[in-house]
Amino acid sequence: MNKELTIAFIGGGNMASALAAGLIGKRCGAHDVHIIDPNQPVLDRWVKQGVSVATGPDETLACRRVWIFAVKPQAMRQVVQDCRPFLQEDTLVISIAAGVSAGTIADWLGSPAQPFTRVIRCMPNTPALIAAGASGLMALDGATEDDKAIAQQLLRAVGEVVWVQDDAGIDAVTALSGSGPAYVFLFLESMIAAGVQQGLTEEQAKTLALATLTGATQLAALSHESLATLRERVTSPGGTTAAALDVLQREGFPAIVRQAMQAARERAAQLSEESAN
Ligand SMILES: NC(=O)C1=CN([C@@H]2O[C@H](COP(=O)(O)OP(=O)(O)OC[C@H]3O[C@@H](n4cnc5c(N)ncnc54)[C@H](OP(=O)(O)O)[C@@H]3O)[C@@H](O)[C@H]2O)C=CC1
Ligand SMILES: O=C(O)[C@@H]1CCC=N1
Repeated sequence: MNKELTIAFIGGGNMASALAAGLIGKRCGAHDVHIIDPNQPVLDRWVKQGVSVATGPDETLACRRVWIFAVKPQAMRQVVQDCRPFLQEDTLVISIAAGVSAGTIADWLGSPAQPFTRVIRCMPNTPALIAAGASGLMALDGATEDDKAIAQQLLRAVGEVVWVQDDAGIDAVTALSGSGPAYVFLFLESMIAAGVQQGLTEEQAKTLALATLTGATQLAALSHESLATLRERVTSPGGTTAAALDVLQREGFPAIVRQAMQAARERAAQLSEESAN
């Protein structure tokens, strides 16, 4: 356990829970974690885990090495400015808010003339709850190698980590893996509904759909062959899979996925503008 890894989550909702579940007992103790959230019922749930809580920023923040902002993008400006009086020179600021650029946060923490650049922007996803997450990370210039190692360690505790160059990279990560679990859940819901329509029970269809997704992704991860080759292995010439893939291609499945991810990315850009105003 890393004694220096004291963490404050500002915003104690879904994502803070997902990240803390991977950290507490593995990368830090419960007493190293502090949660700030205005909702008493939310705090009551955290207290049961042995962490310290508060309804707003106070001196406790000043003693935390890492701040993780996990509030909705529209709330970020106010929340960052409320926390700013407790900022220390060696505070590492991590934000998981969709769309809000690292540079904007640096300006809010300092000023446009003198930004506080010890900032790492991160985009995790909800499977972090079961340590099967995927996160993109980017760092501003002020983040030290030690800061980057801490961020990597924190996010690695809950899944895979990929570093990207800039905010555009994080917005692309948001469109792929940040929002991605929802695409997968919709795909699964659609497969299960179609299976039920063809006569399977809901339970049978769900068992088969989940095992198919898990099996296919594990095969893809473990195999040395390309995804295209693995797909072709399922697809007997003139067979059932070919008939299904013909429909998916004809109805524009790849284009729909591309458009959906483009929409997510554009929304991230809008959130960036909304949060700056
Ligand atoms: N959900 C996801 O899959 C992912 C979300 N994100 C990002 O993570 C961030 C949080 O999302 P998520 O956890 O889902 O949201 P939640 O709404 O579950 O959690 C946010 C929490 O912050 C609280 N809050 C509001 N104002 C303050 C404040 N001033 N100080 C402290 N806490 C406050 C909210 O209270 P209240 O409800 O009263 O507003 C809520 O309890 C967002 O910016 C989102 O873009 C990133 C990756 C994936
Ligand atoms: O939907 C959202 O805006 C957030 C960011 C990525 C996943 N959930």
